[in-house]
Order: sequence, then structure tokens, then C-alpha cells
Amino acid sequence: MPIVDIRALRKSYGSNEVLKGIDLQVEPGEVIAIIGKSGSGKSTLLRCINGLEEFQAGELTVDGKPLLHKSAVAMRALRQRVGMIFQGFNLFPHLTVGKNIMLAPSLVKAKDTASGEAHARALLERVGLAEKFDAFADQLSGGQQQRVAIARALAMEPAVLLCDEITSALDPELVGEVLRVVETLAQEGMTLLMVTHEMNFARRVSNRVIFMHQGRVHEMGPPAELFGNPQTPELQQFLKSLHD
Ligand SMILES: Nc1ncnc2c1ncn2[C@@H]1O[C@H](COP(=O)(O)OP(=O)(O)OP(=O)(O)O)[C@@H](O)[C@H]1O
Repeated sequence: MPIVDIRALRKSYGSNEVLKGIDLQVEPGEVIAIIGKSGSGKSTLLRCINGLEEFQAGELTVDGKPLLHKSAVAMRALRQRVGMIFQGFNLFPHLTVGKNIMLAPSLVKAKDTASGEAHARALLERVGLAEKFDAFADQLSGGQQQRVAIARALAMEPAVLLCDEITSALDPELVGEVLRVVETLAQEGMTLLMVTHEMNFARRVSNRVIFMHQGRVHEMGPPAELFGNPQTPELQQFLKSLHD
């Protein structure tokens, strides 16, 4: 059963139809890179999957459960299954790294503070920041903050992790440390959907690449095919534009 199953999804902002019938099945453990020009609907698609945006038509299920905006209970359950990391890290700057992670709902619910703290420390270890538990979030580099954001998302033990241009706000020398963490998660079997401008990463780590154009999945395939032998003029032009 796919972890994410999207059928004929349509989403408009007023009269502007931004997603024009998306079909996508994401299998467990798959790593999917979503590429395309600005405005093609990449972020909107991710935001629909985690329930941040309502859609007008189509079906979307996560882990077999339909996403129904009318049911608050269903939406809460869904949010716990879908982790999302953004370009901005969205940490509380004046709280410690440990406190930031312990604010994740699953850790707030931990039986006692000690078990919540132990879990938070283990998550920090996974992103290579064990020694930063007591540091304040705003004292970390952008790359470190993004790794904390990843640790916080992992606290929910999500069925799928959505990444929306998570390295775009970073200085170039900090990109690698964040991508390495994501690559490790991929190797560990995490299901990942990433909107990214990091084409080398997409080529190397993803199982499938989706090229979005004007609100549609315009081309989709294994990275070697999509990058090596683009079929449509739109993708050819997009790939060429990256080198200009
Ligand atoms: N909250 C909103 N209200 C109205 N229109 C929106 C909203 N969010 C996005 N849009 C419009 O939807 C379209 C798709 O936007 P989206 O952010 O999904 O594209 P994108 O491919 O992720 O672009 P980028 O790479 O620049 O992030 C754009 O035309 C955008 O102007």
C-alpha cells in the first residue's frame, strides 16, 4: 500500500488553479525529488499532503487514511504521520535545542520529563548534534538549526517526511551537512518527498524525480532517465536554465 496516495488532486487559490490534477503514489521507503520552475506548484503539493492547504477536488490518503479537512480529529492524526521541514527552520530562538525538540507533541506527551529528555537526546544524536542539547537555538549555525528542525520532525516518528527547499536559506558551505543527514535518513528507509534545487543530490539519492510544470506532473522517472534523457521541451529547457 502506498504511504501517500494522491488521485486527481486539484487546488485553486481563487480563480488561479495551481494544481491541475495530480496523481502520485509514494511507496514506503521511496525518496522522491520534486523539481520545477518557481510557481509550478511544488510547495502547494507538499502543503496539501500535510494538510496545511485544503484542496477542491481529488483524493489524498496518507498511510491508508483519507485526508478529510472537515474532521479535526482526522487532521490531528494525519499531522502526526506527516513530518515537514521548511526553508526557514522555525525553531524558538531563545529556547535551548533540547527544549525545542521536547516541544514536539509526541515528547510533550512522554510519561515523564526524563523519558522525554532521553528521547530528545537520542534524536539529536541522529542528526549529529548530541553536544548541543543545552545550547540556545539562535547560537547555532543555519545548518545546525536545520538539523535540529529535522530532529524535531523525527520526534513524531512520521510515516513520511516532506522537505521544502530545506537548504535554500543556507550558506553554501552549510548545505552539505544538512543533505548528509537527509541522505542517512533515506538509507535508513525513511519515505521522503523533497522539493529541491540540489540537482546533484536529487540525481544521487532519489529513486524518482518529478518535474512539475504549470500545476501538473509533467515528467516523472528514475533520476538517470529524467536528467539523462529528458523527453519534453519544458524539462529540457528547465535543465538547461540551471546551467546558464
Ligand atoms: N497562499 C497563497 N495564496 C494565493 N496564491 C498562492 C498562495 N500560495 C501559492 N500561491 C500561488 O500558487 C502558485 C504555485 O505556488 P507554489 O509556491 O506552490 O510554487 P513553487 O513551485 O513551490 O514555487 P517556488 O519554487 O517559488 O517555491 C503560484 O502562482 C503562487 O503565486
